[in-house]
Amino acid sequence: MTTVDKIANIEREMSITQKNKATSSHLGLLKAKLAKLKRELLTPTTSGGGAGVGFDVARTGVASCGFIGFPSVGKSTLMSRLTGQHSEAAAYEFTTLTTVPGQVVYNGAKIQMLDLPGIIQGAKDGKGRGRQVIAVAKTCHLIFIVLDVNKPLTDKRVIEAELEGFGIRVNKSPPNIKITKKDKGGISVTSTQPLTHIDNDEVRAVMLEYKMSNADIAIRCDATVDDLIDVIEAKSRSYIPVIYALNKIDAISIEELDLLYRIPDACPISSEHGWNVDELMEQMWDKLKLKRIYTKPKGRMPDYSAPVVLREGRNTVEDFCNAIHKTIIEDFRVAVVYGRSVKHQPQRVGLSHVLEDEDIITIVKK
Ligand SMILES: Nc1nc2c(ncn2[C@@H]2O[C@H](COP(=O)(O)OP(=O)(O)OP(=O)(O)O)[C@@H](O)[C@H]2O)c(=O)[nH]1
Ligand SMILES: [K+]
Ligand SMILES: [Mg+2]
Repeated sequence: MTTVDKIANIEREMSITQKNKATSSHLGLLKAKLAKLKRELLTPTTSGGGAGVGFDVARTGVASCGFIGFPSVGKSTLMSRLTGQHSEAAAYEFTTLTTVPGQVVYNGAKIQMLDLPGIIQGAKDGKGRGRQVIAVAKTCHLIFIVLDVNKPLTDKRVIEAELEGFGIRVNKSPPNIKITKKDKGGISVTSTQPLTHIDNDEVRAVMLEYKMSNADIAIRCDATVDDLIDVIEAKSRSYIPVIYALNKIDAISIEELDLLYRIPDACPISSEHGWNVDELMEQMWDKLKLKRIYTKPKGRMPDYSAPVVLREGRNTVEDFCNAIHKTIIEDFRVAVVYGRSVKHQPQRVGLSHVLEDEDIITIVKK
């Protein structure tokens, strides 16, 4: 039996198993088995070239954004509009056959844009070039899911399911569950709030499927079985912000447009006419949570023209120093910071201090 067959069998069994108290731990076990098989399917083999062979490109800039969507929704038209980098666009499907990189400079930050080939339903299971395409998207800091507003919005669900099946978690943060392995003592579960989706038996069933029979599990959210599996499978999960670019609004009525504005994380645009692409870029900026850090040479005005841009989670004073030059750390004595990250203006801080957007910094050397 192939992995795909095994997955189909488990999905069939799950679909005919009623969810109730008696079956819940069995369902938990099935979900864990399913997650393991899916990981197996998606792990690149040397021969299969799963992870973007021939599709990945050199990464430039502070962040990369990928365009994902069905064929001919206007990904390449959007890419060319935003970056000025021409990516072939045409009325036939699968015009784009490989990754086409471009660049946008926004608020002083260089952001790489990756135009990708169209995907089709079943891409995560290896249909078309979908797996390679989604593998590239999985390494991006933001994904634009491009949708054609003339097509049914069920397409949105289909694409989300494709990404989810590949371990991408859309507009989500990692579940607040901490698993600490032990040598003995069995499974102990503690939670800071009532758990309405799982019980201890389900947690045990999942843990045993992963051969973890001794562990402390601290749950600090109303977790589901899927959340628990995501934490166990953390290495193969990517939590990526997504913006739905609802393209071709030039082809619909004002009334239809009003409805589109109710969709969360969406931005109605027309790539062809350049309508509302400013809004799209603003939303991108908000979701990327980049930090512009201005350097102030001692006794002079800050240089506002060329910020050092850092990504969230990599925005300490040490990250700032390393972004300028590897050797700065060696001579570092203290940093003097003005801005949102400090209480006193200015404040002297060390290497581990976390900087915020638009902070101003002076590095004092030894
Ligand atoms: N009306 C309208 N048509 C558009 C818009 N954007 C793109 N198109 C048209 O849609 C068709 C497909 O555009 P592409 O940019 O090639 O689409 P794609 O998603 O890159 O397609 P593939 O690379 O084949 O997956 C072309 O005929 C474009 O002219 C838009 O905003 N409005
Ligand atoms: K096309
Ligand atoms: Mg294209």
